[in-house]
Amino acid sequence: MRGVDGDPRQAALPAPPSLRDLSDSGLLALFLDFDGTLVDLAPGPDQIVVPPWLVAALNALSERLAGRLALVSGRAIVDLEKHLGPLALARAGSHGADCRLADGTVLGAAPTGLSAAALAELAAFAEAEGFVREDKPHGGALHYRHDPALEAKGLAFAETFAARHGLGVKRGKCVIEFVASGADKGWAVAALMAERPFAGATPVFVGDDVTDEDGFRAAGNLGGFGVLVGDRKGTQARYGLDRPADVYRWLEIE
Ligand SMILES: O=P(O)(O)OC[C@H]1O[C@H](O[C@H]2O[C@H](CO)[C@@H](O)[C@H](O)[C@H]2O)[C@H](O)[C@@H](O)[C@@H]1O
Repeated sequence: MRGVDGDPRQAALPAPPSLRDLSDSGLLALFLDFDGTLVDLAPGPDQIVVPPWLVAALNALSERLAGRLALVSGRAIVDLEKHLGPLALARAGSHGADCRLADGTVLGAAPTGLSAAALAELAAFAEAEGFVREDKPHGGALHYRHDPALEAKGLAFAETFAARHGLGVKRGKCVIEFVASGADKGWAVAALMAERPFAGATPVFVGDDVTDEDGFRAAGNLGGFGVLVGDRKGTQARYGLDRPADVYRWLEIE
């Protein structure tokens, strides 16, 4: 937990107010990142361990908030559902490019995938340079958790590759991702907040990664705030929690 004596991070962001206090002071809307926030990071995308009680707990929490809970992930929704089962929650996948209300209503334009030429070039680069490639329905990712020294080579490739194919680049933890230009988690927060049951509530975005900064900013612009999981310099989050286990405790779902 934060502030434990001897913890080098004790000067980090303070823990957020309790959910009870936040709910007592007005309507609360929760936007939750997935990897690194609701599940611990793992060596590869399919090696995460999802606690068996997590989905039921999130459904119960969403009910407690009258539906004002959304998952907002870099993963595609179909990938989230591979790990969580069919979702009856509001959700945004593919870094905000695919945004849906709990009943499945799509907000914004339907997300697009990478062109065949872009996919082929990405695959060839990954294979030649030793990246682990993640094919995604609305993008593609180069993972280098197994060899962090690959980062510089990946970034140099990303710059020209994204420009040639008109794509956006998302940085993450040991990953460089390519998505349609313009997609971000902040857009998804704003889109959901314009709809019932979110409209009029105070948004709180909880996330651990650099792409979650867009969510923190959007929550702040709409009168709420961000909660950073873990550490990062220069974050726009107002509060912090150390790890997913602390997120569970704060959400009172453990
Ligand atoms: O926005 P998120 O829900 O946090 O998703 C971001 C990316 O998460 C996944 O990659 C990250 O988690 C992996 C599993 O722990 C880890 O091996 C990898 O190093 C991390 O970058 C996922 O694979 C990506 O598609 C998501 O965009």
